[in-house]
Amino acid sequence: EVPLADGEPLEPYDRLFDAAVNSYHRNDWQGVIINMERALKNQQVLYQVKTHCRLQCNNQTGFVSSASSRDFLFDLNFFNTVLRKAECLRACKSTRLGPDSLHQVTEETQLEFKRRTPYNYLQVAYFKIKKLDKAVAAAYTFFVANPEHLEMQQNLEYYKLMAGVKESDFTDLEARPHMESFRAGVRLYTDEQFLASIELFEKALVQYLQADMECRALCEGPYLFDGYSYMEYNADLFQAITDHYIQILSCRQNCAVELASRPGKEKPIDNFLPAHYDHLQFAYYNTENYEKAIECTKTYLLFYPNDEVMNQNQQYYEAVLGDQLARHIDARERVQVYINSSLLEKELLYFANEVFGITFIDPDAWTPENVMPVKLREKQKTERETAARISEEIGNLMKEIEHLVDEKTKESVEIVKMVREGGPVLYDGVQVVMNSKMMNGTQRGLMDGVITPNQCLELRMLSNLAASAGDGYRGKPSPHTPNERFQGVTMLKALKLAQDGKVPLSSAKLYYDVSEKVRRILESYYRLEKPLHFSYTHLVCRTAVEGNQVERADLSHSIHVDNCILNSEALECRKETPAYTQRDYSAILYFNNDFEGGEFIFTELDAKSITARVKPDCGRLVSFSSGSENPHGVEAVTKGQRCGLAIWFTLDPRQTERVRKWSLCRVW
Ligand SMILES: O=C(O)CCC(=O)C(=O)O
Ligand SMILES: [Fe+3]
Repeated sequence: EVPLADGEPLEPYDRLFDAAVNSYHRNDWQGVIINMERALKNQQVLYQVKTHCRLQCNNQTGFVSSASSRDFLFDLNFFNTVLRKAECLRACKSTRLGPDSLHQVTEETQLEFKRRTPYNYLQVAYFKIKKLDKAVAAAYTFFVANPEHLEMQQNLEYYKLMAGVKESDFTDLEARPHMESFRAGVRLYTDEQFLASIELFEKALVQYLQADMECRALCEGPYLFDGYSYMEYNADLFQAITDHYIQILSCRQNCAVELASRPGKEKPIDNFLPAHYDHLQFAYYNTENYEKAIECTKTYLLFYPNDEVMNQNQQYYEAVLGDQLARHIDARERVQVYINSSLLEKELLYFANEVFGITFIDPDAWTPENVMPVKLREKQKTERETAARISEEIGNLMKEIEHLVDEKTKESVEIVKMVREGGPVLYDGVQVVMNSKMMNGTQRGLMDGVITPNQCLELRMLSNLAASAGDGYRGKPSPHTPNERFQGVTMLKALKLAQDGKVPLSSAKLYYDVSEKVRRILESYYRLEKPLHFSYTHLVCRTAVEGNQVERADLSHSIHVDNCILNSEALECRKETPAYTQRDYSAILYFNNDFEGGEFIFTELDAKSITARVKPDCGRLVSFSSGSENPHGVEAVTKGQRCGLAIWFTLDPRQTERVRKWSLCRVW
């Protein structure tokens, strides 16, 4: 029978004992008897309750040490292994390290190493003894983790100019192999050197998994008493094991963050491990290795089973390879094992969170929803909503402030811009035809040879195919003039149409790649210090309707400014909604010249005085800053079809075109 299953709380027997002794000194014999007998009883009840409860927990959890079931001696077996591991660990410590206390390093020292401070000293020392190559490597290694360190930046600039210093001296001596391989892989991948990138990504994966194992092994350190004082800590065996083990699990989970982090960068790379397979599937596809491509999509889908794009990619690759062959291809087993064990850890951590209130923040985005307990899920949802609201409010505030600052700095920026334009165009075959001065303005550029005639044809075809799939033959009526029809294809639409098989995947990819090329050219030509981000990308054809074009007085696209609302009467331009105020640079790349009219014109703020003209032609790129310094428009297209690619860029990464964020490497 269970003693004291419910009912009043048990009175501690030490108090009863004291009361009995007090009674004794007062010669209160009744009091002695009552209290002392209750003390004896309660002491026994306490013993019974404790043992009963513990035995019950043993039975309930199969953690039994009685010889009655199949789980015979489970705990002894378990602790047998634990003890052996402890012995082994002790042995591996003592061989080289000596006593444990010898290596207890303070947090400050650890931090100095994390900040790579030793290299700061080395840099100076090597410089003094004129070992330049080593000085440069030390300086560089330090700078990678301390990018805001101006002095080191200057040192590096200075080293660059010095005779005898080689490019290869600028190496990061603390670079982590998996990260180096991954980054080198991405670099090649971006340059479309897929075969070479595959080798690096595969190498990165091996290195990643090795680093992950090492990181996890290092988690098994001493228990960290943070939050409460160890003087008051009096957990029993199982609570103590739990507390310590949960700490270790949480450290192991953090390895995903640890491995995705880069020195000197605040945020780890998003989705780091899955991204390897994402890049790989596309690289394999590009090298026509469909088996491997499928293997990698399947592996990626282990993380995100419902990812639409990846599922479509897989179906596509399977169709190309043929079902017979595709059927036998599995996801990578090592990754399945990784995911399974990580999920088990997460479940334990969430359990500990619910029951013991030990905080756990899941570092992975791929965890399936049902792993998190419902209550916690709801709590986090409301917290996220609150956070989103707050950040929106802050965002609005920041925008207002930025706007004020913008206005103030505009003029000085303008002057800087003037001086800066004219950087290299990066690609063979691209020539600068006119600069700002030749086009009587600021921040204007005209280039030829940006794409080839074949690419012009393919993109024009894409535009027409997409239009007939959506807006009907030759597009919708133009929003700018009744005399033309207008068809526009956004990046997103092109990708969707490609996925639905309505336009060739290769054309959509060309669209994507060409836009990226333009982005890089602009970034370099205008010598921008901050990267350009896509704000909006639009393939546009304007087609003259048949007949009545002779006496046209209207424009194909009236004079406007891309990031503010032009009031040509008042000679002012208001940078406020509904203008696309985030736009900083505009570019239009033309595909053809077999039409009449349709010249691009720059004007003054009055929208009348033309300052420069551009006649569209295949591969010709006109670009300019999107502000009031560059009012522009398009003259009437009186015959035929005029096609091009219009791209607007922003310097504000938060305003990046949505499709770019997810299509970067897993669309095709
Ligand atoms: O098509 C062109 O040449 C210019 C178009 C333009 O300025 C715009 O869409 O904002
Ligand atoms: Fe425009």
